[in-house]
Amino acid sequence: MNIAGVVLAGGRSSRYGKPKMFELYNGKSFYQYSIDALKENNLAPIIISTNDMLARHFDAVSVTLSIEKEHHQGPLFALHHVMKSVPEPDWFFVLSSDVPFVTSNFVKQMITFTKNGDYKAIVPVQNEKSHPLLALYHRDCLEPADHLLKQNKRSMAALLNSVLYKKIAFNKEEPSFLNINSPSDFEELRKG
Ligand SMILES: Nc1nc2c(ncn2[C@@H]2O[C@H](COP(=O)(O)OP(=O)(O)OP(=O)(O)O)[C@@H](O)[C@H]2O)c(=O)[nH]1
Repeated sequence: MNIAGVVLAGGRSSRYGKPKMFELYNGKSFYQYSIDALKENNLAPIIISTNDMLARHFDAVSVTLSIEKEHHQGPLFALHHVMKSVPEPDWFFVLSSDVPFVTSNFVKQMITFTKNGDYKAIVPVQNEKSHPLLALYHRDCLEPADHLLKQNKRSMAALLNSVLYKKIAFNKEEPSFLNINSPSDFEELRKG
């Protein structure tokens, strides 16, 4: 089974004030943490999903860029764009570049659930909160995603409402879900 890694890195970063995917933590950019967690599990290709304003700022060695010309259409649009432009993989492991501490072990655990042929998406849950931007999507999601976008429905939740998906519970110690949306989120992290 072929599983691609997709790093979502084409958002507006309006709460952050500048493109947050390029922020450095311990000398490494947020998006590079996502790439590394995917690469450590031998996922291929690794795709950075972004737009034509941001694309040239990525270190794109041994990754594929999926470049949106229409900006800021949201993660469902981005996933649809990736699935259409990269036809080979069966599954797409999506990681949001503003959740940089996803562990390689988290990715590994999630992948094991792709072996059950019935599910079209695999979504982690922590403290009853689902994380659809740290999740696996089967290629069969392309058609429902297409349908939703044509109706101008743009949320990942809408996609999950239209496919059979599995929720995977993680305990509250799992560090993978720390989301950096604002400078104060990052400041808190740096203070420890
Ligand atoms: N490729 C792509 N990625 C996106 C798009 N919108 C959001 N993302 C990514 O999806 C993840 C979650 O994005 P959000 O934090 O909800 O939105 P954002 O636009 O980045 O930030 P805000 O403007 O503060 O809401 C981030 O990694 C974004 O880079 C998009 O239109 N295209």
